[in-house]
This record gives sequence, C-alpha cells and structure tokens, in this order.
Amino acid sequence: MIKELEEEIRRTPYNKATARHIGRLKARIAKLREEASKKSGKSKGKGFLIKKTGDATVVLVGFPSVGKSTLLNKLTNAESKVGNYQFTTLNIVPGMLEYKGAKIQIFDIPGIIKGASEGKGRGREVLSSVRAADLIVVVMDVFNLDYDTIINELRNVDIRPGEKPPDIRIKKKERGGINIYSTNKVDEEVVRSILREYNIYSADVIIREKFDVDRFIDAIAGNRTYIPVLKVVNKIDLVNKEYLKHVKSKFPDAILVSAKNNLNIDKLKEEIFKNLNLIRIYTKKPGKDPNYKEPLIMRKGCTIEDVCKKLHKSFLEDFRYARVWGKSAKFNGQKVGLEHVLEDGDIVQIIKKV
Ligand SMILES: Nc1nc2c(ncn2[C@@H]2O[C@H](COP(=O)(O)OP(=O)(O)OP(=O)(O)O)[C@@H](O)[C@H]2O)c(=O)[nH]1
Repeated sequence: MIKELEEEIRRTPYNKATARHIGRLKARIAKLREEASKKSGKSKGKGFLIKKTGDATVVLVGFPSVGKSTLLNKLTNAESKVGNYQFTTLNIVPGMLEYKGAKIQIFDIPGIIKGASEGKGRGREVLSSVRAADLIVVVMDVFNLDYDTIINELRNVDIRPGEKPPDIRIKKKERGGINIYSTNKVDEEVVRSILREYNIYSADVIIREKFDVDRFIDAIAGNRTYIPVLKVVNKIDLVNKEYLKHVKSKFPDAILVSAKNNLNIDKLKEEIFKNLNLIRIYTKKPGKDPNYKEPLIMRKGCTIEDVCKKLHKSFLEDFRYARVWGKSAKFNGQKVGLEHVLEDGDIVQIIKKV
C-alpha cells in the first residue's frame, strides 16, 4: 500500500493544482507507517539499547565494512573503551573519546543496509538506537558515496538527520474550524487537506517558516527526533588526487579520512566536538585561580542557571549573583544573573547567599 502511494506521488507532476492531492498522499503514507510500526510491536522505545554516559553521545552510521569499527578504535583509545556492555540482542560497541576535557561516548552500530528500516536483519532496532545520539556521524566508503540511502533509512524510523525542528505550532480545538497564521505564503487548502487526513477539523495553526509538506506532517506527528549530522568519507588512502577532487565536489562539507593510515583523525575529533556544540566553562572559587584542569562541559547557549544546576542544586537555591571573565563578559569580573548566556572558555564564579 505504501509503495503504491509512493509510486503515485512519483507519477504526479507537482504544481499548484496537484499540491493538495500530493499533500494528502504524503500524510496518508506517514499515517500508514505509524500504524505499521505500532502493529509490529517495534515501537520507538524498544531499540533503545544505548545508555547515555559522559558529556555527549555520538553514533557512527554507515553501510557494512566502511570502516566504522576501525574508526572507532582510532577515535577512542582502547584502554578507555567502556567494557562489558550487556546488550542482549545486539552487539553495539561503545568507546570513549576524551577531547578538550569532554568525555564523548562513541557507538559503532552494525552496518545498515537498504531496507533496514523495514525490519531486514534487525535493522529497525539498530536504526532506532540512533535516536539516542546527540550527533550522527555518517561514515561512507570512498568507493560508495550513497549518502541518501543511509539518510532515508534513518528518516524511515522518524529521525530527521541534519534538520532543525519545524517552527510550526498546531493547537487542536473543540470547534472553530482551521485558522492558519503563516509568516510566508502558504496554500491554505494544502494545509487543510493534510489536517483532514489526520482527522483534525478545528485548530490554530502557526507556521513560522517556508511551508513544506513533509515538515508540516512531521509537526503534526510530533514524534520526530532532530539530530545534527556529520559526513565522513573513509579509506581515502585507496584513491588518487583526481578522485579526491570528485569526492570533495560531491560532499564539500565532508571530512575525508583514512582510519587505517591515521589521516585526518585529529581533524575529525575537532569537528565532532564542534558539531556537538559543546563549550568549556571554568569555575573559580573566590581568591583562587580558575580550575583549568577540569572544565565543565556545557552546551552552546547555556546560562549561569545551567551551570548552577550542573554543579550542585545548592548553587541555585542559595544563588546571589555570579561573576564572569571571558568572551561573554563586557568587562573582567562582570556581575551577572542566572539568565546570563555563557561562551566557550568563560570563567565563572558563583556567589552564594550567606
Ligand atoms: N584501505 C583502508 N581500509 C580500511 C580503512 N578503514 C577500514 N578498512 C578496512 O575495511 C574493512 C572493514 O572495516 P571495519 O572497521 O570492520 O568496518 P565496519 O564498518 O565496522 O564493518 P561492519 O561492522 O560490517 O559494519 C577492514 O578490512 C578494514 O581493515 C581505511 O581507512 N583504509
């Protein structure tokens, strides 16, 4: 059934007249997928085999034999491997990368094949475990650059690699019909026909982005996981300069590495750190030097309040003010409140009530 609907979409030329029809077909497919995954008992939570520890979690995803295990061993040193994980059904191997004071947990999952999301070779479970990642690293073989298949398999288990969550709000109501507020031009009939497919007849719909049918359906479904993605092309030791140029033109933002020959591994570590949006905050006790040895690893955009929570709840309960040195401070030792946003490398001193 899903295949037939997909075929129909492929056959239908997209224009204003067919937009409603296509919107409805896409909504129907999304609903059928949901029902199918519920029926087979392979719900979202079940494949959740990844236990989060450390400051962030990265998952390596790719076809079989692209070199994920080899890469994992190069990124994480063997000694720091988290041993003896009891995965009952799947062999998912974690390792720990320590970089700039951050402990980044990296998982190597079994190779993905086309059709994995339809349950081939426990594929659905494997793919679902990716949901726990803060960053997906798609590893490709230099001779197989089929990035889209991997992304499609992830999309089929409701992961949205490299996408921002839609800036769309749908507030269902008892009555009053459909009211649409949009910052960009939108074909209201398309919106209505998709909502109808989901049996929504009364709702306030607020769209604050360029309208896109797929993203609108995602917003209605509400259970998608949005994870940033980093592209890696491995085994570059096997090709010449000419070929590398071709790879670069296809994926200008990919990191080209050789796990075997240790090429660009440091660069990859740096990019992983950067794409996780981690920052380092140094704490400082009154009258003492900042603790440069053990930075707090926080997320970009974090505030003094987040720092207090990470340290100990008493810092929040007895908070008076904080002093900040570094990029986010207007001047050294600036006095700030809980809402102050910090930047990488800032030094923070929390002053408690006495
Ligand atoms: N030439 C070359 N070979 C590599 C490189 N990295 C890995 N290999 C080889 O590729 C083969 C597959 O490597 P693995 O690390 O087992 O690949 P994998 O992606 O973990 O495989 P699955 O577990 O099946 O998904 C092995 O023979 C590796 O030695 C590389 O950078 N260059």
